[in-house]
Amino acid sequence: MSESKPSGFMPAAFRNATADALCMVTVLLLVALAAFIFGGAAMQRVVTYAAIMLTAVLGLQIFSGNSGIVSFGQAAFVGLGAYATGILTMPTALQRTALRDLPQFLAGHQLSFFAALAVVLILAVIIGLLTGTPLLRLSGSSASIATLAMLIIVYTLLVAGREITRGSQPFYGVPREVGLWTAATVASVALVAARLFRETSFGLATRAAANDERGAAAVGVDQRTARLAAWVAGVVAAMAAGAMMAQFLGAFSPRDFYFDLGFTMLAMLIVGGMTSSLGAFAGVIVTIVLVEVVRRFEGGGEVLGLHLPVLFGLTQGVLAIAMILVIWRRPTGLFGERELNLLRRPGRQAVTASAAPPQHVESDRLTADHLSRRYAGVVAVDDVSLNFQTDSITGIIGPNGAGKTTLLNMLAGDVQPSAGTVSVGGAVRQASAFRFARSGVARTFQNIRVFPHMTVLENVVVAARQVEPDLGHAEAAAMGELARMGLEKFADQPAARLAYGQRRRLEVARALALKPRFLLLDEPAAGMNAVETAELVSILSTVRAERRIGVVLIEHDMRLVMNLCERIVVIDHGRVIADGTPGDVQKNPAVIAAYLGSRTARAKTATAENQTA
Ligand SMILES: Nc1ncnc2c1ncn2[C@@H]1O[C@H](COP(=O)(O)OP(=O)(O)OP(=O)(O)O)[C@@H](O)[C@H]1O
Repeated sequence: MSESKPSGFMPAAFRNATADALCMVTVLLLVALAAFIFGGAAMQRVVTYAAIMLTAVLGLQIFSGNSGIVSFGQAAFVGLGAYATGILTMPTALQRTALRDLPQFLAGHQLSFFAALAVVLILAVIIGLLTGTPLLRLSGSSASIATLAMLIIVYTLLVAGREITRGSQPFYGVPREVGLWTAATVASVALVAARLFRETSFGLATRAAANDERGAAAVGVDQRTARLAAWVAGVVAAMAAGAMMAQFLGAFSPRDFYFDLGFTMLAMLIVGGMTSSLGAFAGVIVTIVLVEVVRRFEGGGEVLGLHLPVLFGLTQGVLAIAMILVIWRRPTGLFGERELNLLRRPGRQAVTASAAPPQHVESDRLTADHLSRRYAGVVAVDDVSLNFQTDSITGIIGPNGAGKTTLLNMLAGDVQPSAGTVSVGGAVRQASAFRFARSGVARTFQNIRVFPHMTVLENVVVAARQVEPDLGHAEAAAMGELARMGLEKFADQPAARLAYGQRRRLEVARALALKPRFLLLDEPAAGMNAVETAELVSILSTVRAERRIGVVLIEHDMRLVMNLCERIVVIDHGRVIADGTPGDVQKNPAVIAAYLGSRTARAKTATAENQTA
């Protein structure tokens, strides 16, 4: 079989993303043009402000939308960008009076806006790396709370650093060079960046980890690095927005970059839809229009003959209500998880799977050496030593709770052994699921761990990119794996829509896309009907023959095990009680006793339960 070459000068995913981004940029520029031609100064200021906020919100989307970690701290980076730009662009004469105590190394420079922006962007990368490295050791809500702490820390520093920031006094005298077209241009760049980021290997990896951390690690995703890239990109966008905000406002204080701004940004993103750049784009437009309408009533006045009192904070209140309504009616935001996907074609042409030799030639042996694993008094695996070769299929069987999954988890680097070691290709490896995957050990899970909110194709591309850095080739290889599993017609559907048996096959396709030397399958036929199981057996036999990989599978379906495996390892109470051909194992008295024993125990329990009932 031959691998089809990707067509076009750009991978399909990037072509689609670029078309989406250009469409949104066109809308933004048309709005700016309309404000420029037909709008007065006030309207142009509203659109300029909207473009600045869009840049900041897209930064938030790049991190939070892809990683699933809500960041409350993004406003802090807008503030840092604003203050840095303020200092760098303030006229030197004014600096001498407004910032009398400015440290020598910062004093006396007056840069143009774009020169200052370049400095701010470099600074943003450094700040992003310094803050993201410790922060992303945490995940989920702990990471979110840490971003909140970051907001408070930056606010406190801005207030405390009086020599540089004038403390809580207004920071004034910043030239107002940022207008409609500068803001629209920077926001356009941010739109393209946010839309394309989703499709980069970092974007795919971050989304995969947000969908399922263990599943992502099993396909070689180093989630910390991927999340760090998303974080840094988010900080860069936030600080760029801050740079524009400084020159848009001309004067500001730390309070302008605190909870209110953080809340407004989050509300904009949540209203539109967190997980897509389209959501961020639409969220900013919808909320800015809403806020502009509501603002007219904040100062009180007459509406349809009714006298309205002055209502301070009305805009924030309405924004909060809008956010609650959206979360209630459409938890994924007005635009849900959808991008525009202008060039995504349903029913893509299937391509044949690659028969290319596996990448990890060195890892021709997978060895468990005196492996044990204890869980608070339970010995799940007890001193197991096994050797698996490539070009073989081994079945691991045993009664429920015998320790099979725990053993497989250790062989996949997913569980740290209490004692003993696992080596791949003769080299002992520390438990690390993503490193094991990258060294040629792929796996599936007993409880399926596909990425439900990514498309079927993306599920497999995440894995394919670990061995094929070129996205176009990775897409072609992924389509090949899907075609092998009969899933190519679902390529552009979210994996959540697949039926149970199809999801199991998707997990196998995803594992195979890693071009592994070893494929570890935990009950691959569970929940499949007889026809599906027969198909799976045939696929696994073919794959093993074509790629000469070592398959190790746990299975309760004895017919499948006896048909497919040439070696069977039997585990009971965490120990290997038999290891041989299917014929030998079936006759082994210890195996018969273990299985009969567990059946007798089950029968006794059932009888006891019936009697009690
Ligand atoms: N994370 C865990 N924490 C505590 N105990 C665990 C954990 N994982 C497994 N165990 C225990 O270790 C023993 C072996 O479990 P394991 O899941 O490996 O067995 P198994 O042979 O795969 O079972 P089954 O065929 O039912 O899937 C069981 O007693 C189980 O309760």
